[in-house]
Amino acid sequence: MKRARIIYNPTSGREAFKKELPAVLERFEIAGYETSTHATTCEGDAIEAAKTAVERGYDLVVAAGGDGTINEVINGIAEKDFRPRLGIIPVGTTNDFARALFIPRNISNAVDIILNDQSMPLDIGKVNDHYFINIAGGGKLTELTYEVPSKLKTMLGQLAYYMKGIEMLPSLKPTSVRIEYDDEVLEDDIMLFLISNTNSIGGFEKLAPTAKLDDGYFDVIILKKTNLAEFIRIATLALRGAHLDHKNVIYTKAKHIKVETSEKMQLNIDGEFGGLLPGEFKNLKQHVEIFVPDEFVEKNDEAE
Ligand SMILES: Nc1ncnc2c1ncn2[C@@H]1O[C@H](COP(=O)(O)OP(=O)(O)OP(=O)(O)O)[C@@H](O)[C@H]1O
Repeated sequence: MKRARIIYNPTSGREAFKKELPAVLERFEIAGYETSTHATTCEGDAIEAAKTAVERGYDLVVAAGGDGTINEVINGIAEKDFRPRLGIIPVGTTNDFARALFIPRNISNAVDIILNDQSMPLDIGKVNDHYFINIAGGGKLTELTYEVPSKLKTMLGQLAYYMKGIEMLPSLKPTSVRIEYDDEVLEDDIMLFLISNTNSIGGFEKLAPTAKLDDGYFDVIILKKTNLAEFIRIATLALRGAHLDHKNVIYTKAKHIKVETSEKMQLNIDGEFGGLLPGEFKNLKQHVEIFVPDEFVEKNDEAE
């Protein structure tokens, strides 16, 4: 019999998953899975729970929560030689990764996708000792992701970032960096850099429009030194994906990137503080097998 481990964050979103858990378990049982659950208790717990699930030989691990929970579960399984297939039930406040995979927020529909049994090996990123699913980056403005409270994000979406961004504008300063990306080197003053695995970032769906989840490449966006007026202009262009041709924006694809800075610069990993730079970023091509709906497969084929 196939065995599934469901790792869920009971505090995620509006605690909706707990109520539906019996119905979810029943559906897995009917589909022929022997199922067990783990409710996460604190930060980092989903990493340990996922590691244990791999050691116990589960065929399938399901992560139910927001991006934070999915990030932790992937950090738990990514190091292992045998990696179980991963199902995602997006019940968090931010579900950028699930959105990029076209996994619906409705719990029952997300379960349908897992039980439909269509999975694809997808890329994940590694920076220093951490794995990431959506994006890593540096520069003062990337701190927005943890400065904006989740409640505000839920209510206002993109607007919440703008409001907080305006507040932070006076403190935006360029940093001198050395960025090696594949065979190129950039030594310059920059405002921020983003290394993206998916194209769905904090509600900015067109930030990295050509990001593809199984090509082994990151989309790299570097914003060179700008004045405040230019900065606001580029942020406005980014709303409709028109920022990429701007003279101060470098947009490229790379598999392997090294970033060194002369001053202190924070590293942001999937919207959380990830220590200080330097950082070495590697794209782990098709490293985790994830259940996806037809819509994702179709859109991904079109993007070839
Ligand atoms: N029982 C718990 N109590 C408090 N925090 C927890 C618990 N379980 C997990 N966490 C932490 O909560 C973080 C956020 O969880 P998750 O992404 O699932 O939900 P979310 O609702 O999208 O949260 P947010 O958008 O506020 O980050 C996780 O990265 C994890 O570290």
